Amino acid sequence: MIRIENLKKKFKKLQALDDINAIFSSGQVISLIGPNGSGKTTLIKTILGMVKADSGKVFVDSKPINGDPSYRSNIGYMPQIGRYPDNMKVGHLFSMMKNIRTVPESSLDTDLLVRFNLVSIFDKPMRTLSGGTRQKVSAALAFYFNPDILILDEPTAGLDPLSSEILKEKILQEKRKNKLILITSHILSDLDELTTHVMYLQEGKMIFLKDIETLRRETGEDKLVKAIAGIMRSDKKNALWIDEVLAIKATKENP
Ligand SMILES: Nc1ncnc2c1ncn2[C@@H]1O[C@H](COP(=O)(O)OP(=O)(O)OP(=O)(O)O)[C@@H](O)[C@H]1O
Repeated sequence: MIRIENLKKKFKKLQALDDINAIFSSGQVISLIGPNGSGKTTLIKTILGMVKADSGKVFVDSKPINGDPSYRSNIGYMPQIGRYPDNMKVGHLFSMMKNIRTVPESSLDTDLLVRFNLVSIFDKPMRTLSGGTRQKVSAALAFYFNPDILILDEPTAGLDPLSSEILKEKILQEKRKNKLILITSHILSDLDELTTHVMYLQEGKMIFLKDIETLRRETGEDKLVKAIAGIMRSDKKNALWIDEVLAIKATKENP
């Protein structure tokens, strides 16, 4: 569904993506992980056509993305920070998106609109929403058009525990429908039950792309966070990051 070939992107002197090659297929949930600034969002934005690569190619459904932008209509994107017109009301945002896309009502997925009870805030302007509620709007929009590909950048960040569970259940449901899902998250425990493959980036380089069974077999660890820790500890920079992740996990489990 998505093929990436020799993708490179520099921001001035900084190599944000350094010769990335990967193939993602339907039914896979790819967890994009790596330290801050390792290139995860840049990779996502390049796939979405929001960042132009310096060289290399991205194909979505076998078509190069530098041609017809209509490929985007089959991708649901939840950005790390959703930006919306301040004065636009929540209800208007959804109706406007629906009108732009001109899709039949019956094809819309309103599951998250209902489960997050967003209909009750349809009259509120976007600028008045809390960070977490804004996240819920972004999530509901990403799933709204029932796309075959979902790209979710830190989807559970800022969500309360119940909402986070609702969203994870929704992602699992879509996984069962054989969709392709790309997720970035620093909360590795959130990714445990979702992930089929892990793509690990560091300083713009893809360190590995492995399926979860291989990771578990190679490390003898069941939990994603420990499996990643097992692989990355050998490298000092990675060890530092993984220690931070483990410390956050321990604090969450024993507050
Ligand atoms: N528009 C931009 N202009 C200049 N530098 C940029 C731009 N976008 C990203 N970068 C830089 O590229 C590198 C990769 O950034 P990116 O946002 O892809 O990292 P990330 O892995 O998603 O990080 P995080 O985990 O913090 O979200 C960083 O050093 C960042 O500062």
